[in-house]
Amino acid sequence: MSKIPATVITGFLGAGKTTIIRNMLQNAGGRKIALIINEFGDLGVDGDILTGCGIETCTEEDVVELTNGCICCTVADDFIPTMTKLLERKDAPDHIVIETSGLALPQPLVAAFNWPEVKTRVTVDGVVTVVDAAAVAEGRFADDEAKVAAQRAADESLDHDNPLEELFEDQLRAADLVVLNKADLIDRDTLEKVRAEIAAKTSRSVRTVASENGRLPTDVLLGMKAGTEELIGERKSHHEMEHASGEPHDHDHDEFESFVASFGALADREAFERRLPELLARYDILRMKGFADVPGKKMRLVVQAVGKRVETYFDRPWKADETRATRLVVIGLHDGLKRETREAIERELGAMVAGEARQAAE
Ligand SMILES: Nc1nc2c(ncn2[C@@H]2O[C@H](COP(=O)(O)OP(=O)(O)OP(=O)(O)O)[C@@H](O)[C@H]2O)c(=O)[nH]1
Repeated sequence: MSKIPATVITGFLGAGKTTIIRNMLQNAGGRKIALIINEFGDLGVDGDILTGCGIETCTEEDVVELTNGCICCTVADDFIPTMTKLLERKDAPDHIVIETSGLALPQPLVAAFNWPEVKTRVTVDGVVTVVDAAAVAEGRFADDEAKVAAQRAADESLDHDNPLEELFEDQLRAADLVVLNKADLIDRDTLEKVRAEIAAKTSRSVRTVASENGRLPTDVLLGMKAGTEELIGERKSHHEMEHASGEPHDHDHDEFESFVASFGALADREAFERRLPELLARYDILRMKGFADVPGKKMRLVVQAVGKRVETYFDRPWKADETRATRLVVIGLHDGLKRETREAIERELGAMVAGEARQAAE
């Protein structure tokens, strides 16, 4: 019996993983694709966007959501049982696609394909690491070397591990293919600089392709036949390397934090969108996403923010059994989202949703 190929799509928060998958499903060319989606934060936005997108190959049956934590930390309890169940189905898929959370380390997930329950039936076709090329160009993942050196000189005991940079590098190290997404937001020279920066971070020669809005031929993403589960031992994460050198260090996403903020109807979509970037920048929010209730509209409004870039669009009508509301997941660095800050963000967001901030400013 030939093994079912599985593609792992990884990449930092908001890089464009769901967008790429959506495009892939639209161009599946008759392949029956099963999706396993995992995300950080409690709302299940990605799965909901995909099942709401109306693509024939993307029904609720084809999408399994893993919401009990980050996939790399719940392999035994969540991922393996989900895979086993998927493999027991009568109509086995032609291909399995797994979207990891933006904070996941791909290494433990890929290694799980060596577990006996899975190894005989499935092989990792490839790990696709999606990169927000515009964010890389802005230096959002890299430490400012001069600043770090100055901080170290001032206080030798300072711990300078940059969780964003480490995670970014770990996701790149696991890649069989790197997608430089959001190429539409930067010029050609900048894209080439990003390409060189990425090449320097991946020790092996890994193919990179550029994309705009996740548009890539499906054959580029699927059918790599890499067998990555056999190779992943050579692509160690920072965490695994620290472990190997005898320094125990739990990987538990302590560095990141998320919460869900719930409100009533959105009073003024335009004003909300105009004012949101300032709040996102002021509180250093890495990612915000969710849905908003716009009075008088049958459709639900998707709200997406990566860094301070905001996008909103109507995706599907509210269902009869759904409560119309505005619910947003907010993700940031742990130190930046302490309780008082969370409360302040919630308060300010609430005022903006209700239209109060606009009135106060005008
Ligand atoms: N301009 C531009 N925007 C993009 C592109 N790809 C994705 N986006 C936007 O970036 C935002 C995040 O995209 P997603 O596909 O949800 O990103 P993701 O990696 O799945 O996000 P998480 O699951 O939260 O980590 C959305 O607003 C997308 O519309 C692109 O190539 N260009």
